[in-house]
Amino acid sequence: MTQALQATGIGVALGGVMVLHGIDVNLAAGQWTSIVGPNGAGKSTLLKALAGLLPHTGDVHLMDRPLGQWRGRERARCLAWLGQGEAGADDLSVWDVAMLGRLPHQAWLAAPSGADRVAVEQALRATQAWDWRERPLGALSGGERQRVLLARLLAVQADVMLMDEPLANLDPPHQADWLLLVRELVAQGRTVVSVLHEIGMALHADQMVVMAQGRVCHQGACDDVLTHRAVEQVFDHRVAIHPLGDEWVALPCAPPAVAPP
Ligand SMILES: Nc1ncnc2c1ncn2[C@@H]1O[C@H](COP(=O)(O)OP(=O)(O)OP(=O)(O)O)[C@@H](O)[C@H]1O
Repeated sequence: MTQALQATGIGVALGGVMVLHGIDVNLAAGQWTSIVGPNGAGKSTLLKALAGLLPHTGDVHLMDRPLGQWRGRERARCLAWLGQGEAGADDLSVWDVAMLGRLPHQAWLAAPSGADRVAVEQALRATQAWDWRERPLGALSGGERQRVLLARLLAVQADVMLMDEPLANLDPPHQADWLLLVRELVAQGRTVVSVLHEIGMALHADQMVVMAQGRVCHQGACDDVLTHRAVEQVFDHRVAIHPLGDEWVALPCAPPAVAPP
Protein backbone atom coordinates (compact mmCIF):
# COMPACT_ATOMS: atom_id res chain seq x y z
CA MET A 1 0.00 0.00 0.00
CA THR A 2 1.37 3.43 -0.94
CA GLN A 3 2.06 5.65 2.01
CA ALA A 4 1.10 9.33 1.66
CA LEU A 5 3.10 10.25 4.74
CA GLN A 6 5.69 8.22 6.60
CA ALA A 7 7.27 9.55 9.76
CA THR A 8 10.21 7.84 11.40
CA GLY A 9 11.67 8.76 14.75
CA ILE A 10 10.05 12.20 14.90
CA GLY A 11 11.14 14.25 17.90
CA VAL A 12 10.08 17.85 18.54
CA ALA A 13 11.20 20.25 21.25
CA LEU A 14 9.12 23.35 22.03
CA GLY A 15 10.33 25.99 24.47
CA GLY A 16 13.26 23.73 25.32
CA VAL A 17 11.00 20.82 26.29
CA MET A 18 10.66 17.60 24.28
CA VAL A 19 6.96 17.26 23.38
CA LEU A 20 7.22 14.47 20.77
CA HIS A 21 9.36 11.42 21.39
CA GLY A 22 10.41 9.11 18.58
CA ILE A 23 7.14 9.02 16.65
CA ASP A 24 6.75 6.43 13.88
CA VAL A 25 3.56 6.56 11.79
CA ASN A 26 2.57 5.40 8.33
CA LEU A 27 -0.43 7.15 6.80
CA ALA A 28 -1.78 5.26 3.83
CA ALA A 29 -2.58 7.10 0.60
CA GLY A 30 -6.25 7.28 -0.31
CA GLN A 31 -7.37 6.74 3.27
CA TRP A 32 -8.69 8.89 6.10
CA THR A 33 -6.65 8.72 9.29
CA SER A 34 -7.83 10.38 12.49
CA ILE A 35 -5.43 11.35 15.27
CA VAL A 36 -6.91 11.32 18.77
CA GLY A 37 -5.66 11.70 22.33
CA PRO A 38 -6.03 13.86 25.41
CA ASN A 39 -5.24 17.59 25.55
CA GLY A 40 -1.50 18.14 25.32
CA ALA A 41 -0.81 14.67 23.86
CA GLY A 42 1.10 16.21 20.94
CA LYS A 43 -1.48 15.78 18.16
CA SER A 44 -1.17 19.28 16.68
CA THR A 45 2.60 19.17 17.02
CA LEU A 46 2.72 15.88 15.11
CA LEU A 47 0.45 17.26 12.38
CA LYS A 48 2.70 20.34 12.03
CA ALA A 49 5.81 18.16 11.85
CA LEU A 50 4.16 16.04 9.13
CA ALA A 51 3.37 19.25 7.22
CA GLY A 52 6.98 20.41 7.51
CA LEU A 53 5.91 23.41 9.61
CA LEU A 54 8.13 22.63 12.61
CA PRO A 55 11.80 21.78 13.03
CA HIS A 56 12.11 18.17 14.14
CA THR A 57 14.47 15.25 14.36
CA GLY A 58 13.75 12.10 12.36
CA ASP A 59 12.41 11.80 8.82
CA VAL A 60 9.15 12.59 7.07
CA HIS A 61 8.45 11.22 3.60
CA LEU A 62 5.62 12.67 1.53
CA MET A 63 4.54 10.33 -1.28
CA ASP A 64 7.74 8.32 -0.79
CA ARG A 65 10.01 11.40 -1.15
CA PRO A 66 11.78 13.07 1.79
CA LEU A 67 9.89 16.26 2.67
CA GLY A 68 13.08 18.28 2.28
CA GLN A 69 13.41 17.23 -1.37
CA TRP A 70 10.11 18.87 -2.34
CA ARG A 71 10.24 22.39 -3.71
CA GLY A 72 8.00 24.81 -1.76
CA ARG A 73 5.22 25.39 -4.29
CA GLU A 74 5.24 21.78 -5.48
CA ARG A 75 4.80 20.62 -1.88
CA ALA A 76 2.07 23.22 -1.28
CA ARG A 77 0.14 21.82 -4.27
CA CYS A 78 0.44 18.28 -2.92
CA LEU A 79 -0.18 18.91 0.79
CA ALA A 80 -2.86 21.30 2.07
CA TRP A 81 -3.20 22.47 5.65
CA LEU A 82 -6.01 23.64 7.92
CA GLY A 83 -4.64 24.84 11.26
CA GLN A 84 -6.30 25.01 14.65
CA GLY A 85 -7.89 28.39 15.47
CA GLU A 86 -6.16 30.21 12.62
CA ALA A 87 -6.06 33.97 13.12
CA GLY A 88 -5.48 36.86 10.72
CA ALA A 89 -6.82 37.78 7.28
CA ASP A 90 -9.92 39.31 8.90
CA ASP A 91 -10.02 42.18 6.39
CA LEU A 92 -9.94 39.88 3.36
CA SER A 93 -13.19 38.88 1.70
CA VAL A 94 -14.31 35.26 1.93
CA TRP A 95 -13.58 34.92 -1.80
CA ASP A 96 -10.02 36.21 -1.36
CA VAL A 97 -9.39 33.93 1.63
CA ALA A 98 -10.45 30.88 -0.38
CA MET A 99 -8.34 32.14 -3.31
CA LEU A 100 -5.26 31.96 -1.02
CA GLY A 101 -5.58 28.20 -1.48
CA ARG A 102 -4.74 28.72 -5.18
CA LEU A 103 -1.42 30.50 -4.54
CA PRO A 104 0.66 27.33 -5.10
CA HIS A 105 -0.93 27.07 -8.57
CA GLN A 106 -0.33 30.69 -9.62
CA ALA A 107 2.68 32.36 -11.18
CA TRP A 108 4.22 35.16 -9.10
CA LEU A 109 1.81 38.17 -9.06
CA ALA A 110 -0.30 36.61 -11.82
CA ALA A 111 -4.06 37.21 -11.81
CA PRO A 112 -6.21 34.18 -10.92
CA SER A 113 -6.90 31.94 -13.91
CA GLY A 114 -10.29 30.55 -14.92
CA ALA A 115 -9.29 27.24 -13.28
CA ASP A 116 -8.50 29.12 -10.04
CA ARG A 117 -11.92 30.77 -10.05
CA VAL A 118 -13.69 27.46 -10.72
CA ALA A 119 -11.77 25.75 -7.90
CA VAL A 120 -12.65 28.55 -5.45
CA GLU A 121 -16.32 28.55 -6.40
CA GLN A 122 -16.50 24.75 -6.04
CA ALA A 123 -14.80 24.92 -2.65
CA LEU A 124 -17.04 27.71 -1.32
CA ARG A 125 -20.14 25.88 -2.53
CA ALA A 126 -18.93 22.59 -0.99
CA THR A 127 -18.79 24.23 2.45
CA GLN A 128 -21.92 26.33 1.88
CA ALA A 129 -19.89 29.51 2.17
CA TRP A 130 -20.64 30.80 -1.34
CA ASP A 131 -23.30 33.29 -0.22
CA TRP A 132 -20.79 35.14 1.96
CA ARG A 133 -18.14 35.50 -0.73
CA GLU A 134 -18.13 39.31 -0.58
CA ARG A 135 -18.15 39.58 3.20
CA PRO A 136 -14.95 40.12 5.19
CA LEU A 137 -13.76 37.04 7.07
CA GLY A 138 -13.70 39.04 10.31
CA ALA A 139 -17.48 39.62 10.09
CA LEU A 140 -18.30 35.91 10.26
CA SER A 141 -19.19 33.71 13.22
CA GLY A 142 -16.75 31.06 14.44
CA GLY A 143 -18.42 28.23 12.54
CA GLU A 144 -18.88 30.29 9.37
CA ARG A 145 -15.21 31.25 9.51
CA GLN A 146 -14.20 27.61 9.91
CA ARG A 147 -16.16 26.70 6.78
CA VAL A 148 -14.33 29.39 4.80
CA LEU A 149 -10.95 28.10 6.02
CA LEU A 150 -12.06 24.61 5.02
CA ALA A 151 -12.94 26.00 1.58
CA ARG A 152 -9.43 27.48 1.33
CA LEU A 153 -7.99 24.01 1.98
CA LEU A 154 -10.33 22.41 -0.59
CA ALA A 155 -9.41 25.05 -3.19
CA VAL A 156 -5.82 23.77 -3.15
CA GLN A 157 -7.10 20.49 -4.65
CA ALA A 158 -4.18 18.75 -2.94
CA ASP A 159 -3.78 14.99 -2.82
CA VAL A 160 -2.96 15.10 0.90
CA MET A 161 -5.05 17.18 3.30
CA LEU A 162 -4.09 17.75 6.93
CA MET A 163 -6.77 19.22 9.20
CA ASP A 164 -6.32 20.18 12.83
CA GLU A 165 -9.69 20.16 14.62
CA PRO A 166 -11.71 20.82 11.44
CA LEU A 167 -15.01 20.47 13.33
CA ALA A 168 -14.25 23.34 15.73
CA ASN A 169 -17.35 25.57 16.02
CA LEU A 170 -19.34 23.54 13.47
CA ASP A 171 -22.93 22.72 14.39
CA PRO A 172 -24.09 19.07 14.06
CA PRO A 173 -25.48 19.39 10.49
CA HIS A 174 -22.23 20.94 9.28
CA GLN A 175 -20.23 18.26 11.12
CA ALA A 176 -22.27 15.68 9.21
CA ASP A 177 -21.60 17.60 5.96
CA TRP A 178 -17.87 17.54 6.73
CA LEU A 179 -18.04 13.75 7.17
CA LEU A 180 -19.71 13.36 3.76
CA LEU A 181 -17.12 15.67 2.23
CA VAL A 182 -14.23 13.67 3.64
CA ARG A 183 -15.76 10.44 2.38
CA GLU A 184 -16.09 11.99 -1.07
CA LEU A 185 -12.45 13.17 -0.99
CA VAL A 186 -11.26 9.70 -0.01
CA ALA A 187 -13.43 8.13 -2.73
CA GLN A 188 -11.59 10.41 -5.19
CA GLY A 189 -8.31 8.89 -3.95
CA ARG A 190 -7.21 11.75 -1.72
CA THR A 191 -5.59 11.29 1.69
CA VAL A 192 -7.11 12.99 4.72
CA VAL A 193 -5.44 13.25 8.13
CA SER A 194 -7.48 14.94 10.85
CA VAL A 195 -6.92 15.69 14.50
CA LEU A 196 -10.30 15.28 16.18
CA HIS A 197 -11.67 15.58 19.69
CA GLU A 198 -15.03 14.20 18.58
CA ILE A 199 -14.22 10.50 19.09
CA GLY A 200 -17.51 9.39 17.52
CA MET A 201 -16.57 11.23 14.32
CA ALA A 202 -12.96 10.05 14.48
CA LEU A 203 -14.23 6.44 14.54
CA HIS A 204 -15.65 6.93 11.03
CA ALA A 205 -12.10 7.15 9.65
CA ASP A 206 -10.26 4.18 8.13
CA GLN A 207 -7.30 4.32 10.50
CA MET A 208 -6.69 5.87 13.88
CA VAL A 209 -3.50 7.09 15.53
CA VAL A 210 -3.90 7.18 19.31
CA MET A 211 -1.52 9.48 21.18
CA ALA A 212 -0.66 10.29 24.79
CA GLN A 213 2.21 12.20 26.36
CA GLY A 214 4.05 12.88 23.13
CA ARG A 215 3.99 9.27 21.95
CA VAL A 216 1.90 7.11 19.63
CA CYS A 217 0.29 4.43 21.80
CA HIS A 218 -1.53 2.65 18.99
CA GLN A 219 -2.21 2.82 15.28
CA GLY A 220 -4.90 0.61 13.82
CA ALA A 221 -8.18 0.29 11.99
CA CYS A 222 -11.11 2.23 13.41
CA ASP A 223 -13.28 -0.89 13.50
CA ASP A 224 -10.69 -2.90 15.46
CA VAL A 225 -11.52 -3.45 19.13
CA LEU A 226 -7.82 -3.10 19.99
CA THR A 227 -8.03 0.47 18.68
CA HIS A 228 -11.13 1.07 20.81
CA ARG A 229 -9.40 -0.24 23.92
CA ALA A 230 -6.39 2.02 23.23
CA VAL A 231 -8.68 5.05 22.95
CA GLU A 232 -10.46 4.19 26.19
CA GLN A 233 -7.11 3.72 27.93
CA VAL A 234 -5.57 7.07 26.92
CA PHE A 235 -8.71 8.80 28.18
CA ASP A 236 -8.48 6.95 31.54
CA HIS A 237 -11.69 5.05 30.70
CA ARG A 238 -13.69 8.29 30.81
CA VAL A 239 -14.96 7.34 27.36
CA ALA A 240 -16.38 3.97 26.28
CA ILE A 241 -16.82 2.78 22.70
CA HIS A 242 -19.90 0.70 21.93
CA PRO A 243 -21.36 -0.82 18.77
CA LEU A 244 -24.54 0.77 17.43
CA GLY A 245 -25.87 -1.04 14.39
CA ASP A 246 -23.04 -1.03 11.83
CA GLU A 247 -21.23 1.84 13.54
CA TRP A 248 -19.40 2.69 16.73
CA VAL A 249 -20.31 5.35 19.24
CA ALA A 250 -18.18 6.88 21.98
CA LEU A 251 -19.97 7.69 25.22
CA PRO A 252 -18.56 9.75 28.09
CA CYS A 253 -18.20 7.90 31.41
CA ALA A 254 -18.43 9.19 34.96
CA PRO A 255 -15.20 9.13 37.00
CA PRO A 256 -14.84 6.02 39.18
CA ALA A 257 -16.51 6.39 42.55
CA VAL A 258 -14.09 7.26 45.36
CA ALA A 259 -14.47 4.98 48.38
CA PRO A 260 -15.44 6.94 51.51
CA PRO A 261 -12.60 7.28 54.04
N1 LIG B 1 5.29 26.97 22.11
C1 LIG B 1 5.34 26.01 23.04
N2 LIG B 1 6.27 26.01 24.01
C2 LIG B 1 6.31 25.03 24.94
N3 LIG B 1 5.45 23.99 24.97
C3 LIG B 1 4.51 23.95 24.04
C4 LIG B 1 4.38 24.94 23.02
N4 LIG B 1 3.34 24.62 22.24
C5 LIG B 1 2.83 23.46 22.74
N5 LIG B 1 3.53 23.06 23.82
C6 LIG B 1 3.29 21.86 24.63
O1 LIG B 1 3.43 20.74 23.78
C7 LIG B 1 2.54 19.70 24.18
C8 LIG B 1 1.79 19.20 22.95
O2 LIG B 1 0.96 20.25 22.46
P1 LIG B 1 -0.05 20.01 21.27
O3 LIG B 1 -0.69 21.32 20.96
O4 LIG B 1 0.65 19.30 20.19
O5 LIG B 1 -1.09 19.03 21.94
P2 LIG B 1 -2.50 18.52 21.42
O6 LIG B 1 -2.51 17.06 21.63
O7 LIG B 1 -2.74 19.02 20.05
O8 LIG B 1 -3.46 19.22 22.48
P3 LIG B 1 -4.98 19.78 22.37
O9 LIG B 1 -5.86 18.56 22.29
O10 LIG B 1 -5.15 20.48 23.68
O11 LIG B 1 -5.09 20.69 21.19
C9 LIG B 1 1.66 20.30 25.26
O12 LIG B 1 2.11 19.82 26.50
C10 LIG B 1 1.88 21.78 25.14
O13 LIG B 1 1.75 22.41 26.40
